[in-house]
Amino acid sequence: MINIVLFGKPGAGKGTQAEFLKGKYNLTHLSTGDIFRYNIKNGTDLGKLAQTFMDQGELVPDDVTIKMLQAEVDNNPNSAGFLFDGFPRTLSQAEALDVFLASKSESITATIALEADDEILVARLLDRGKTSGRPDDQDEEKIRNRYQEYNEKTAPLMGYYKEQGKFYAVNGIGSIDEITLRLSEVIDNL
Ligand SMILES: Nc1ncnc2c1ncn2[C@@H]1O[C@H](COP(=O)(O)OP(=O)(O)O)[C@@H](O)[C@H]1O
Repeated sequence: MINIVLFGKPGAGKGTQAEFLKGKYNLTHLSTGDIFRYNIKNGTDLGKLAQTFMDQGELVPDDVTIKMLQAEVDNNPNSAGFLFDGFPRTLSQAEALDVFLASKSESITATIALEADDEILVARLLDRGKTSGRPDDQDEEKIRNRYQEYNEKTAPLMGYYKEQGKFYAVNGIGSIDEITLRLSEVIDNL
């Protein structure tokens, strides 16, 4: 089983690349952002709770996110591996994921970061906001808040995975195909 964490700032292209990688490596793609948006669209209790945080560009509380993610993994017992996209985003989420996977005699194989400059990413998100309908992509202040959340809470995860010898970074600027190729090179050499 291979379990990959796709890591990167908002707008870095995690979702786009996950679409290609999941087919290529037969992985189950779990995007916490997509799962939250699905719940919001369907008016579930989880969706109502998550929306209050997401709309402001804040992270949804760890206990809620961790429980949801674990349920998604449990719902895919025959998976050949997982591609985690947007999770973990805090140190407690990363620790909880390790403990949870260990309870299934599994572990994270690698964390791959898509790297790109902040100003390019903000422009990408504002552009996406014109068509995505995502409230968190339409307001520069909310976007900046997501970067602040990333810098404070998510960036420290790089050290966590580096210490475990599981951190890889690829240049996230280029065509979609070029970036898929860069990610594939890392995965093929794991
Ligand atoms: N692991 C997580 N922990 C807490 N909140 C999350 C997590 N994943 C997604 N969210 C919430 O969903 C929002 C959108 O996430 P996502 O679709 O991954 O977008 P992006 O990476 O472009 O910011 C986040 O800003 C946050 O509010």
